[in-house]
Amino acid sequence: HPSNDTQAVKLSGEEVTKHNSRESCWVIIHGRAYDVTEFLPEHPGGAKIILKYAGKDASDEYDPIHPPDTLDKYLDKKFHLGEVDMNTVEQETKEDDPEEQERQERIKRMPILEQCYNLMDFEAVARRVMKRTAWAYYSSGADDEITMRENHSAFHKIWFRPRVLVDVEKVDFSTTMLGTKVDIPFYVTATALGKLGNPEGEVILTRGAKKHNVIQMIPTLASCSFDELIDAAEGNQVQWLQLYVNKNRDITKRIVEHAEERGCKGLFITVDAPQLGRREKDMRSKFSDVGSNVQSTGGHDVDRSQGAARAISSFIDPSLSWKDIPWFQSITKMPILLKGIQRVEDVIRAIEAGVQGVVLSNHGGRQLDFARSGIEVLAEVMPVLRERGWEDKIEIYIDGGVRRATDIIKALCLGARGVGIGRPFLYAMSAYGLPGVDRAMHLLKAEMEMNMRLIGAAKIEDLDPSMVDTRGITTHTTVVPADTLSLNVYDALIGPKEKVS
Ligand SMILES: Cc1cc2c(cc1C)[n+](S(=O)(=O)[O-])c1c(=O)[nH]c(=O)nc-1n2C[C@H](O)[C@H](O)[C@H](O)COP(=O)(O)O
Repeated sequence: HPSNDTQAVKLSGEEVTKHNSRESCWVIIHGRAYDVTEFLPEHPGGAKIILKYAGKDASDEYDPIHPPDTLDKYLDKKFHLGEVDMNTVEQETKEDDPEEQERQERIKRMPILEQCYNLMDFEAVARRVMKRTAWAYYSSGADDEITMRENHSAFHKIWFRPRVLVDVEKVDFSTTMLGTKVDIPFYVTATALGKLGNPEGEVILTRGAKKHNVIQMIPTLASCSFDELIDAAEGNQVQWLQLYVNKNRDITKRIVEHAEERGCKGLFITVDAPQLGRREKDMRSKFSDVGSNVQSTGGHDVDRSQGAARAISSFIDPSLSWKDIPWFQSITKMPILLKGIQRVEDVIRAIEAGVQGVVLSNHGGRQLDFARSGIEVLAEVMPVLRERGWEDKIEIYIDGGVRRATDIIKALCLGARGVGIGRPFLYAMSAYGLPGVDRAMHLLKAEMEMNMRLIGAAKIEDLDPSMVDTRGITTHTTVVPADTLSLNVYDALIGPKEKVS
C-alpha cells in the first residue's frame, strides 16, 4: 500500500470502490482511506456493518459509535492508506431518501426553543426531529419498558407536606457533590453515543454543564473521546468518569489512571450492566440497518442486545463483583461510587466496602425490566441507614425519570445528595444543540426556585422526610403500557396504508 507519508497523489474514489468485498475491503473515514480487510472478523459490531460501506465513505455511520482516536488506537498504521480525493468519491446523497426528506420538513416546522416550557417538551420535539435510529437508541428501555415508565410515574406517588409562613424571600438551592459546589442538585449523567443525536456529541453537554455550574459524568461509551471532553471543560469545571469495567483489567487501569491524571473528581463504576439490556425499539430500528445483523448471528440464540450497543459493549466484564472493589481502591485516589445499586442490602455492603457513594438507579429502565425506580429504592434505603446512624456515611444519588424540579426536591427530602438526569439533556441537545441544553437547565433552576418557596424551604438543608408523604410509593398498579411495542411498533411495521384484514 502507498504509505501516507510518501503519498504523492491522493487516492481516487474509483480506486477505493474497487476494494468493496470481504477479500479486499477499504473504507473512507473523513477523507482518508483505510484497509480494514484483516480487521473485519475482529469488529465487535460484526463484519456486515463494515461491508455495507466497503469501497465507500463510511464517516456518517462511523462517527456516533467511534471516538475520533479509534483508528489511530486500534488499526495498524500500515492499513492507513492516506488521503482520498473526495471530489472523485460518489457521495450517497441523503436528499433522495424520502424518510430524510420528511424529517427535514419536520425540522423546518419544529417549535422555536422558547416554546419549550419544561423538560418533556424537549422529548416531544426530539421524537419528531431526530433520526429514527438515534431516537430509538435514546428513548428505548428494556423489554416492555415497564421500569422506564415506572421511573417517572414513581414520582407521582409521592406527595408534598409543605410548610407555610417560612421566610423564603431568599432561596439558595446550591449544594456540594463529592466536595464540589454546584448551583443545583443535579448532574448530567452518563449516556452513550452523544453523536447519534448531535454531530458535536457530548461536548455540548460539557458546555451546558459549565454554563450552569453542574457536574458532567463522562460516559465510557461517549462518541467524543475522553480527552476531547476533558479539554472542552473550562476553568475549574468538575467532571466525573462513568466506568464500564473491561474484561481486560489493564485497559481499565489505564482508563482510571488517565482520568485521575486529567483531573476527574469521581469514579462511578456501573454495576447494573453485566450485559446490556434488550432494547427492542433500538433493535427494530437497526433491522432496517445492517447494524442489526448482529442479532442474526446464530439461529435462535439471537444476541440479547441491539446493534450499536452490543457492538460497543462486548468488552464489559460480567464477572465484576464485590471482591474487585479493593483493587479499584488500590489504583485510584478518586472517590469511588457504585452506579446502579437497587436494594438496601447492597447499599450497606457498599458502605462496608468503603466506597464514597452510590447511585440508586436502574439505568433509565434500559437493563432489568421490573427493577424498581431509584426514588422507590431511596425511600427503602434511607430509613434503614438512619436507624444505624449511617445516613451521612456516604453520598447517595438517584437517577431515572427525573423531569421536574419537584422530582429533585422529593429525592432530597428523602435524603439524596442529588440526582442524575439523562434523556432530557440528550433530547434538548439533539433538537436544539447547546441553546437547548442551556434552556433545559435554566428551566429546572426556575422550577427549583419556585418549588422551594412553595414547599417552605429557603435552603437545601431545610428539606427533610417530613415534607413528603411516600405511603403510596410501593403500589405498582401497572397498566399495560400505553406505548406498548405490540401496538405501536407492529403498526409501524405494517404501515398505515396497508389494510390489515
Ligand atoms: C438514556 C441513556 C441512558 C444510558 C445510556 C445511554 C442512553 C441513551 N448508556 S448505555 O448506552 O450504556 O445504556 C449508559 C452508559 O453508557 N453507562 C451508564 O452507566 N449508564 C447509561 N445510561 C443510563 C444513565 O446513566 C441513567 O441511569 C439514565 O439515563 C437515567 O434515566 P433518565 O434518562 O430517565 O434520566
